[in-house]
Amino acid sequence: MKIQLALDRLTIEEAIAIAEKAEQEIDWIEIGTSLIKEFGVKSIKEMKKRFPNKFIVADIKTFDNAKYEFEMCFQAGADIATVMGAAPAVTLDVCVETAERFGKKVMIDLLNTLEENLKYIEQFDNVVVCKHISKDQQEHGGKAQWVSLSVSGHQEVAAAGGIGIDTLAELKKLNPDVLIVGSAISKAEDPKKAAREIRKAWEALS
Ligand SMILES: O=C(CO)[C@H](O)[C@H](O)COP(=O)(O)O
Repeated sequence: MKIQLALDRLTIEEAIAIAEKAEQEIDWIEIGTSLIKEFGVKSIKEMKKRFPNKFIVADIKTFDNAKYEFEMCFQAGADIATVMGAAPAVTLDVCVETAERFGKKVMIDLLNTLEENLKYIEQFDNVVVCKHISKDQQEHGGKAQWVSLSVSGHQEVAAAGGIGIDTLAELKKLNPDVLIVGSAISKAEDPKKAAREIRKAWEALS
C-alpha cells in the first residue's frame, strides 16, 4: 500500500513544509486541486524541485482541454496527472495518449462517473483509478460511501476522501493500492507520526 499525501488549501511554502515533515512516511505527494487553482503550475514545479525523487501527483481534475493541461503538468514535473472519469471519452483518450508520450501516468477520478464511462475506462492499462468521496459530500452530503465497483486487473486502485485511522477498516474491503490522505496528515500536529500511524493501522488490518 502506498500513501499519497494530498496537500490542499495551503500556500506552496506550507505544503512543502508539511511534505518535508511527513516525507519518510509517505510515498507520493499530491499537489491538490486548490493549490493548482490558486498558484498554477508553479506549485507543481516547486514541489518537484524540492522532492526530485518523489512521485508527484498533479490533481488538476481535467475535464476538457486535455492535451494542453496534461502537457503543462508533465512539463512542470508531475509524474501523474488526474482527469475526471465523467469527462468525454475523447478527453480520457487524450489524457492517456499524452501520458504515454511523456512516459507518465494518468489517475482517473471516478467521482460521479456513470456506468457508460466506467465501462469505457476499463480498457485502459497502466492507469490508476480513484474512488473518491468529495469534500462537498464529506462536509455537506451526509454519509457517502466509496464505490465498490470492480476494476480491470491492470489498473491500480486509489481511494480518497476523509481517510483517517477510523475509516481504514471500511476501506480495507476495497483493497486499494494507494491511500490518498489529506487532512488527517496535513492538519496533524505531527504529520510524520500521523502518516506512520495510518500505515501501521493499515498493516495491522491485513
Ligand atoms: O481530491 C481531493 C479534494 O478534491 C483530496 O485530495 C482528497 O479529498 C483528500 O483530502 P482529505 O483526506 O482531506 O479528504
